[in-house]
Amino acid sequence: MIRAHTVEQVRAAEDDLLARLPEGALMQRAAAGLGYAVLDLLGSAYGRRVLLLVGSGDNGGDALYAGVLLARRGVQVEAWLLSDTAHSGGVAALRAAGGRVVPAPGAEADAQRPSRDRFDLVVDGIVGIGGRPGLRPEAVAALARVAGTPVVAVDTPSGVDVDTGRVDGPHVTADLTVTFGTHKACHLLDPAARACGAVQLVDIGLGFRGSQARTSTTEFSGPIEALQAADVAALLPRPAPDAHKYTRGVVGVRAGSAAYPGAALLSVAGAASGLAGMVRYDGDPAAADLVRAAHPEVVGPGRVQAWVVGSGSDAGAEDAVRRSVADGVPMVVDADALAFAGTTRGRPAVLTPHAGELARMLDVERADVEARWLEHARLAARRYDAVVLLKGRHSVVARPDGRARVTTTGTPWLATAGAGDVLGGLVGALLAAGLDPFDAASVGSWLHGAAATLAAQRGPIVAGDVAAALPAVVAALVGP
Ligand SMILES: NC(=O)C1=CN([C@@H]2O[C@H](COP(=O)(O)OP(=O)(O)OC[C@H]3O[C@@H](n4cnc5c(N)ncnc54)[C@H](O)[C@@H]3O)[C@@H](O)[C@H]2O)[C@@H](O)CC1
Ligand SMILES: [K+]
Repeated sequence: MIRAHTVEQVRAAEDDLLARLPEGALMQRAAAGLGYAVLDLLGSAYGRRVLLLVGSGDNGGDALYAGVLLARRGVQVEAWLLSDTAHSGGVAALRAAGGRVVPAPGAEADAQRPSRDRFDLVVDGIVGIGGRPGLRPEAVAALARVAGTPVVAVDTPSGVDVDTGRVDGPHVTADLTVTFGTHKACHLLDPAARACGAVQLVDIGLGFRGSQARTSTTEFSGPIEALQAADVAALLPRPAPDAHKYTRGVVGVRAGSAAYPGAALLSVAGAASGLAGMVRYDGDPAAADLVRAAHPEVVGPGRVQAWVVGSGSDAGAEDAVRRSVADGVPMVVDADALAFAGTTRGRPAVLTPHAGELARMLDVERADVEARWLEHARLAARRYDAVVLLKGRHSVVARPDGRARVTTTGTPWLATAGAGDVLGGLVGALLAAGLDPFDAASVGSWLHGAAATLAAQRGPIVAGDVAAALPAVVAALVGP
């Protein structure tokens, strides 16, 4: 499991470690990890040109000492100091290793900078966990001079909001972010996660114990996690040796209509992933005929352990929600049914909106949701007293108490019609198999992303391909 820690928690863990280590040891560990990551990316050292953008704090110090490692291997390293102060030990060490140090912007610095700057790679050591969001004009100007050059961010892309993943002003957009000790929220949560590029974690020996492992409980806080393959494998329901179809769980689908039979087919395809013992379809008779033709194992209405309601059910959504709520079993509420999500309060439920649907549920603008992904998922979870799976590039699953998981599997090819129907069906199957709504939503979202990535290896995908790839993903996790 990846767990993001807050800046406050990182500082506390760092204090513990600093008291036991010689001065500068932690920075040397961070700089070594960073330096080797840069070398990996460059592919070769001798004659390559690397620019360090150096701010006033220890983030700049990491960049400077990584520059020392690079310079000793033959890389031509140049450091542009963006502030009047910079890590003095790092500056001296870089000079001693043969690096070129250009002072803070001003007449002297401008005279020293060539009119055309060509570098193989830029290291962003402007600010890390000590930075306020946004960039100062000198940083914006420096980045503009090297636009188009690959960027490695030190710890965090400068300018993003580290603890929330918000992005409000100018910021660095990196190809790779090398972070230290632990992930932070900005590495997982969009829109900041998009600015990170790939994220590489360097172990510097930070430990998170006891109170440090908990987040302070301000109004919108709580742990942020990202499931990994081993976590999903551990959570996946498996048939007991003496299982029969009812003990494995029955999932019912109330989706699709005569006008939208595709939604019925795709919801059922997700539900029929094999993770529950049986699938029932309880929808429009015209759609039911098509469902039976495509999925002969699907049966008609009856008792279920979980309902999937909403997608493409047209005018029937309100009635479908009402009848499912009356059953008292856990339910997935998607698409048209989200308009009636308020009536599920107090029942175990997973609401699965995309950003536009969540904006309507909260009466805010879609752009607000997309700028503050986590905050809005948490707000909806609390307001609707349900687990909310906010679908996007990095989907967020939030509980009413603020605990949240981020899905990092997936591919841009997953942005395809009907993919959400498959997800709803899949989450319903996991609910029926006995997972609680938080686990069902986060495991379902992870599997859905992984299945899309697998299917996309053979080219562009449609929603049915995602459902078809689910068994192979499950087999890779838990064996045949
Ligand atoms: N905390 C840890 O466990 C470790 C931290 N290390 C590094 O130290 C960094 C944190 O260092 P600091 O606490 O010195 O903080 P930073 O280097 O992140 O930035 C703080 C400095 O930047 C200035 N500043 C703040 N916002 C700014 C903005 N938007 N634009 C320009 N300047 C701004 C502040 O005045 C301050 O001087 C980490 O991100 C990491 O790179 C590593 O060396 C090793 C371990
Ligand atoms: K940085």
